[in-house]
Amino acid sequence: MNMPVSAETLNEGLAAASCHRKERALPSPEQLRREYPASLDLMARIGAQRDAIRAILQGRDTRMLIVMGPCSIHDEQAALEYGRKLKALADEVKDRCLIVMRAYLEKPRTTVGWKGLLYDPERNGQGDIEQGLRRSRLLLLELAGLGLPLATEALSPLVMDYLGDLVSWTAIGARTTESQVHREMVSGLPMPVGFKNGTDGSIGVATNAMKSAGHPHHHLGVSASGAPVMISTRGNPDTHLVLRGGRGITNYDADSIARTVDELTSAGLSTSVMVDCSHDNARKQAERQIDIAREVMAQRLAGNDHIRGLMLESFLEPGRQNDGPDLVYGCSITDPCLGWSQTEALIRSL
Ligand SMILES: O=C[C@H](O)[C@H](O)COP(=O)(O)O
Ligand SMILES: C=C(OP(=O)(O)O)C(=O)O
Repeated sequence: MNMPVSAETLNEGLAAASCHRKERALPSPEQLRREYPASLDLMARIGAQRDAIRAILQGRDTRMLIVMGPCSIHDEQAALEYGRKLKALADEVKDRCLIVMRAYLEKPRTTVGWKGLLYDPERNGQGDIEQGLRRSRLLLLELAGLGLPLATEALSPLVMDYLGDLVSWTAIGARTTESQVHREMVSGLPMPVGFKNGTDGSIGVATNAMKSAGHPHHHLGVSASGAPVMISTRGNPDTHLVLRGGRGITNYDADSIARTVDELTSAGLSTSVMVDCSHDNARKQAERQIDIAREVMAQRLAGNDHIRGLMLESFLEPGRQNDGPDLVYGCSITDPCLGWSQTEALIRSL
């Protein structure tokens, strides 16, 4: 028989727990969405953008899907300037490519480091997540208002409840593709999702993720009003693999892509593949993305129509910089990016 816990024991337990954590209330997803609402027109446009991405991934539209933009956003003004330039470029090439802007607000770290605008908007280590959520939603609304479809990496499953309605394509990163919690979340997301291969270059974790996310799940979460709930999902039929290389391995060459397509075929999964030209494929040297993108496009022109997408890391200025007081405007503070003039020339040449 369970003995009732005394008030003293309960208080001692709570006191011990609070040595290791403090709590601060946040607005609920519903409150934030009401404060910064998406108009009906915008919701309809985002629905159409998700459908356009699905059409490419399913081979009904032969254009190339290109997910591109900064590694991370730390400065809204620079992100908006980039977004305006990208929109003009996207319109120019829209007969051949569907361009989706990377609007990445959460960064997964190998160990520790700045985790993105949403977690630490002032980059002072204070982690003002309430401010981060507000600034993130406002920025996504402004970027989406330019007419660009937006992409993000879903890192905390709770964040999609605040921002997911503004996103047309989502990535699950190499560090979280193996996580059951992320697979459960994807099974209930309303947009196409790319799973990256693992950080060691293996694609098995991503094919397992696609299988899992395609299934219905029951999992824990919070409701729009912020209450704990059990969530039941239907399974996401629109997932695909993103090849990003791995420790010492690249996987954008024709043989790697052919092996990947064979594995996807035998697993009965979508054989649509996106190549991430950055990360371990580029060995963190941004300029390599140019040759990789060209090489992948050449494979596609030679008849490999499983290749449906490219990912590029690009910003206003080339390279990267360490965070500090005298930042160069429009330059990444996480991974190195192509600069705008390189980006423009590459996209036109593709
Ligand atoms: O895309 C960005 C980084 O590769 C990723 O967030 C990991 O970064 P880190 O290894 O510098 O922590
Ligand atoms: C973190 C990223 O990628 P990956 O998960 O492939 O390292 C990213 O695309 O920003």
